[in-house]
Amino acid sequence: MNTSGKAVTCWAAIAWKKNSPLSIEEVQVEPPKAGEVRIKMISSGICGSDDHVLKGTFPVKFPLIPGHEGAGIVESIGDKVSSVKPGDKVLTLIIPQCRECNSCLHRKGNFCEKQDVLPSSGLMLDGTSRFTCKGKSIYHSFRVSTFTEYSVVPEIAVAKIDDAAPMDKVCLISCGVPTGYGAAVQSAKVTPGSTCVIFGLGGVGSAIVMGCKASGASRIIGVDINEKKFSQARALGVTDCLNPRKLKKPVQEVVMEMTGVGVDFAFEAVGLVDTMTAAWESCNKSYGVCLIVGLASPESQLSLEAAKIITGKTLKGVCLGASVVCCCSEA
Ligand SMILES: NC(=O)c1ccc[n+]([C@@H]2O[C@H](COP(=O)([O-])OP(=O)(O)OC[C@H]3O[C@@H](n4cnc5c(N)ncnc54)[C@H](O)[C@@H]3O)[C@@H](O)[C@H]2O)c1
Ligand SMILES: [Zn+2]
Ligand SMILES: [Zn+2]
Repeated sequence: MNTSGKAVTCWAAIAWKKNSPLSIEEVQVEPPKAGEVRIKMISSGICGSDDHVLKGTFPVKFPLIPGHEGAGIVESIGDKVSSVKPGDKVLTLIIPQCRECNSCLHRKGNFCEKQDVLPSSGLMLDGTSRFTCKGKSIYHSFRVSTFTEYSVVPEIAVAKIDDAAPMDKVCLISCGVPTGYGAAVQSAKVTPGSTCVIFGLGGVGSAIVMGCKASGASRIIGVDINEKKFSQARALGVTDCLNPRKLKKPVQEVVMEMTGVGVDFAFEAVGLVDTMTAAWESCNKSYGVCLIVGLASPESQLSLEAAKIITGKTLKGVCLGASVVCCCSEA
């Protein structure tokens, strides 16, 4: 049936409020407006950021259709869309690339001004929603809701992928994998023979481990409070596993003792200020590099010992692994 130009009725998972179970509801998904595409979602990952959204530690507007790590097939396109056509396989991008804003035009920028994460309006670029349920307008998640059979997203927030891509697995390449792998390889630029520590061994942390390993790091320390993560982390390249809850002293002190001088590269992939501080304090004071990947609550403040900033180490944040992927590039 040709659904182009018409609203589609389909199933979606809706979070009516924070900290409540998702409910599967029938929703109406409007056709894409100019510069937008409607996607039939085939698979979606679950990212730690979705967890922050649903628990309310990251502020968004409710009710919303969560999810942002999606793989799907373009069902129809709005006016002026030229980079994809119906039938194309695509990934959704939490950080779009408009190719016009200050960040997109800067060779080092990837945090496009047309993103909807910080702050999050929950609406498309024209300030309206494409979802309704029971007559009520439903907010989008970062403009790329994926827990739905159909979603409307800006053209600048999709990347075309190979026709042969396995659609059940490739959704992970939408956010978690490039976020972690890119943090290690593109942003930190982990060096051969280096020592790394990764706080949080979930989806993102695992991809950081893979990036550190691929860059030739010789020692990779993994930190997590959930020891079930350790066997897979070891399989990916972690050489030492630490559970901070089982240590007699702060984990950063243990990392210092293990390495003698602190690590070359520390990564925080949890989203808590305590683990951010621990990552910073695990770094070598002279040349260590600390990458903040985890998404903390916007209300939280990171407090560091000011005098120690001058010793030479680097603190930096990284979004989507400093990747610059868009509809103009093949993901
Ligand atoms: N910067 C970006 O572009 C970007 C992109 C995606 C996700 N994120 C953020 O990265 C973080 C990780 O995402 P994820 O998908 O891997 O989540 P996840 O839930 O899969 O993994 C988080 C891990 O942290 C561990 N953890 C929790 N508290 C801990 C503590 N106190 N000390 C050590 N480990 C602890 C958990 O056991 C879990 O294994 C989240 O904050 C997410 O919002 C950022
Ligand atoms: Zn994500
Ligand atoms: Zn831009």
